[in-house]
Amino acid sequence: MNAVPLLQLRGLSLRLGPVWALRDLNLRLEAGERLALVGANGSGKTSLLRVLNGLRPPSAGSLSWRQPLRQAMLFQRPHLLRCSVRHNVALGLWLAGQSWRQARKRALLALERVGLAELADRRASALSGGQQQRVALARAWALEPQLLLLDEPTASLDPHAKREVEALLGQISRDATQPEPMTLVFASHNLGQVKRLASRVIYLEGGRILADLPVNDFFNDALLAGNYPEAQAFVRGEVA
Ligand SMILES: Nc1ncnc2c1ncn2[C@@H]1O[C@H](COP(=O)(O)OP(=O)(O)OP(=O)(O)O)[C@@H](O)[C@H]1O
Repeated sequence: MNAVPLLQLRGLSLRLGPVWALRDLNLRLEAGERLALVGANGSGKTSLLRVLNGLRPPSAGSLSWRQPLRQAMLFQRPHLLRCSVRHNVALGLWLAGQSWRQARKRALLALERVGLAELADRRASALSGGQQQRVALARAWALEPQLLLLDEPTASLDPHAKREVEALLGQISRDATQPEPMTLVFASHNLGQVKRLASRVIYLEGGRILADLPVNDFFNDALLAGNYPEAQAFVRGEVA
């Protein structure tokens, strides 16, 4: 285990209005992990992703990242600008400090990697939902993030597009051209997807971590029954 984790939460809590969305979370994440966040609606998955991204400061406790850390976030619905596909990807690179010429070149390479190079000059708004999510992935991937945060990235897609985006995520997480392994943290209600993509699973309930296990242990019914009854009830309910 590295001396310096990619990120670490110590006793972190988050209050949103009258609600404690996250309560006393302790978590250490190492480079290369593929962490799935699971739990019922309102259990705190999105809140945790927003805290990890630095979008919301914690109300109590602390959060530290390895510095410097390049990170990117993908949402359930892609937030694309009203311009061409290539422009959308290039703009992210330009904002990150690349020249416009270099950004346009790199954008095309990123679009090639997600199989959308031939649509580079189309308006992003004219693409299907699955294609738009692939553009958002290309935009994130092009930045070579060390940490990629994803909030239910395939939830709004049809089964075919779901499979395509999921396959790309698998490819991204094993991308040997990256200088170091990318770390993924993703929220998902799709337990099949969690099994296929995650190396580790955190089960949240009422803003608390009730289980934090390697993926194979999380899907071991006997182990959950003895030690994590809430997680077992959740998994059984979701797969029933
Ligand atoms: N802006 C807000 N103001 C007040 N409470 C909020 C706000 N956003 C979320 N909450 C509350 O915080 C808790 C955690 O919500 P969060 O969206 O993180 O859950 P989630 O697990 O991502 O849910 P879902 O699966 O529905 O996306 C819930 O009780 C929710 O109602």
